Amino acid sequence: MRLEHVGRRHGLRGPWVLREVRLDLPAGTLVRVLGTNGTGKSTLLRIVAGVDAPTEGRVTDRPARTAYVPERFPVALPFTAGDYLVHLGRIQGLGPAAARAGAGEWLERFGAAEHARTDMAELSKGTSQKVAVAQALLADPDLLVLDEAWTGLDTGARAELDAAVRERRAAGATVVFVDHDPRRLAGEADAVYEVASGRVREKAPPERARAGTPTGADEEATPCPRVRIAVSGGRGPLPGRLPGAPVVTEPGPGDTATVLTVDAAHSDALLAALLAASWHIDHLTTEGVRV
Ligand SMILES: Nc1ncnc2c1ncn2[C@@H]1O[C@H](COP(=O)(O)OP(=O)(O)OP(=O)(O)O)[C@@H](O)[C@H]1O
Repeated sequence: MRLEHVGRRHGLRGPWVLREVRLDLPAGTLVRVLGTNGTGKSTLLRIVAGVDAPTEGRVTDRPARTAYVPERFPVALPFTAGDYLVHLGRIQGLGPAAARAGAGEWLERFGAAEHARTDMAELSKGTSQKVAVAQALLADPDLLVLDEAWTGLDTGARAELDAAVRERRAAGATVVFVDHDPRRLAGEADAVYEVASGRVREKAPPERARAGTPTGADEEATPCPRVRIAVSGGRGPLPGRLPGAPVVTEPGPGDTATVLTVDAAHSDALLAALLAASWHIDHLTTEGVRV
């Protein structure tokens, strides 16, 4: 999808929050949005997700299956957590059985299964955030927009959301996120954008800087080590879009393993995507050292 000349202001004469935003958001990419408080990150994410419309410019080719976790989630809803998720799953096009299964699975993954029958209004802040995140993952979205979605989650649920993000990207979805913690998915973003003074500018992500893309006259580029991952036994073909765009070497005569070679900065994300797709990791080699 793409944002073309997008601008947003509130009210007829309000100050412009964003102006002349041009953004390419290709399928199968993880995109981080940075910026100091009040610069317009949430405004940008709402427009990307389609819950807010630009004042000027246009958004094209937004995937039909889009999910969004807002910075503030409405908690005082007249449902139990489980019923709310089933309801949201149905709205997102799932049948009743799939919606119930998805609700149960995601509550389980985030460690909140015991709250399926708790009223939303009675959930703790952290559990309510787990429901907010679960509703976005229920229907395998092709565009996932996360506005500080990790805030309030416990350590296990944060790791689970990291894994879910990698799975969605490996499945070909676009994931756009804001998070105040610079270590969140560090080194895994395919693109990093900064919102400042009403404009959105691309910053070179650290992994690209390590791989040698110039980011500034005084920055010294060091080559990124390559990791070779030998895999076998997947239940189907390799996923179409894999983190880090690895070089894939099919097994030769007498071999059973397919070998994927990728920059070390992408190896964790690639391993997670391969495991999520039920591939077996035979061995892993970094610059001649077998692990
Ligand atoms: N509904 C609204 N009406 C008027 N002004 C608004 C509205 N929503 C946002 N703004 C203003 O737009 C600007 C950008 O807000 P936004 O929430 O997008 O920033 P942000 O970068 O996400 O901030 P934070 O990091 O604090 O979450 C702010 O000046 C804010 O006051």
